[in-house]
Amino acid sequence: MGKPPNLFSFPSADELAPSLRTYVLDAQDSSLDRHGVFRVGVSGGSLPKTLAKALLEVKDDRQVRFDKWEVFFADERAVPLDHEDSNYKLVKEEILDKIPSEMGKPTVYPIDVRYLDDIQEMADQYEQTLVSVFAARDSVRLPMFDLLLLGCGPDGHTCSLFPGSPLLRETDAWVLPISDSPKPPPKRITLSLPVASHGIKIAFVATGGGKKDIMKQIFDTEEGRQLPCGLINTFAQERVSWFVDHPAIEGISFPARRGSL
Ligand SMILES: O=C1O[C@H](COP(=O)(O)O)[C@@H](O)[C@H](O)[C@H]1O
Repeated sequence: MGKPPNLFSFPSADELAPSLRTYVLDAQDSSLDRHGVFRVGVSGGSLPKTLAKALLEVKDDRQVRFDKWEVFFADERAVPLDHEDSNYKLVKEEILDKIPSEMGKPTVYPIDVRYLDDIQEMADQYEQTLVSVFAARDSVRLPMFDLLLLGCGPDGHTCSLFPGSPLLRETDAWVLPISDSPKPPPKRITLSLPVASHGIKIAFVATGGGKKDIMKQIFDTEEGRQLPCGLINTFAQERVSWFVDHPAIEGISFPARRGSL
């Protein structure tokens, strides 16, 4: 039996940002030492705003080596890249467009919008992108991101893996299409559960009182451990770190470390 996930709690999202920065930059530096590049999978939703604070607003003497970052999408909606629902647009506006030129620009891998009407093909193409970057599909069972930055929806979904979805049973594909997402828009692609659980480091960021009920379920109940976020906790154990604010964990029994890594 491995160690449980880490749960770090802070009074507010602003106070969480410096520790999230330390965690991301520790992951960055060890990846650069290991293979000279930092491969990150990012989510949409509320995460990019908090991540922007951590990377672009917090001041310390550490360097964000954006020129060495390769950015992939943990999930994406099948919409044009300038559409209001696009996770790419969100990440671009919150982070990419705000990176000062002297920090260098990451290499970003958005979806191929030629396949908006064929999400199976879109998922296959995105998987091919991962194959070309991470290694041939037959020489590596699963791509291993240096860091996965994930959100947790109020129903316990993460990426576009929703509670009770048959996609949760996937054992082979790296990227999956979804045509009936319970949260709009319905058509999306997502990393599969095996890939989303396979990061060297996996961070969830969950803030605000709206997450309180689901956090209690995920950490304090057996039923919650079967939700997508709970499954990643179970599979990846101590490789998972949650960064939460106090309103998000009000009433939770699972021990949270307050205010520090
Ligand atoms: O639909 C999505 O939702 C999740 C959770 O979003 P949040 O706003 O509750 O943090 C997000 O992680 C995912 O990327 C997105 O497509």
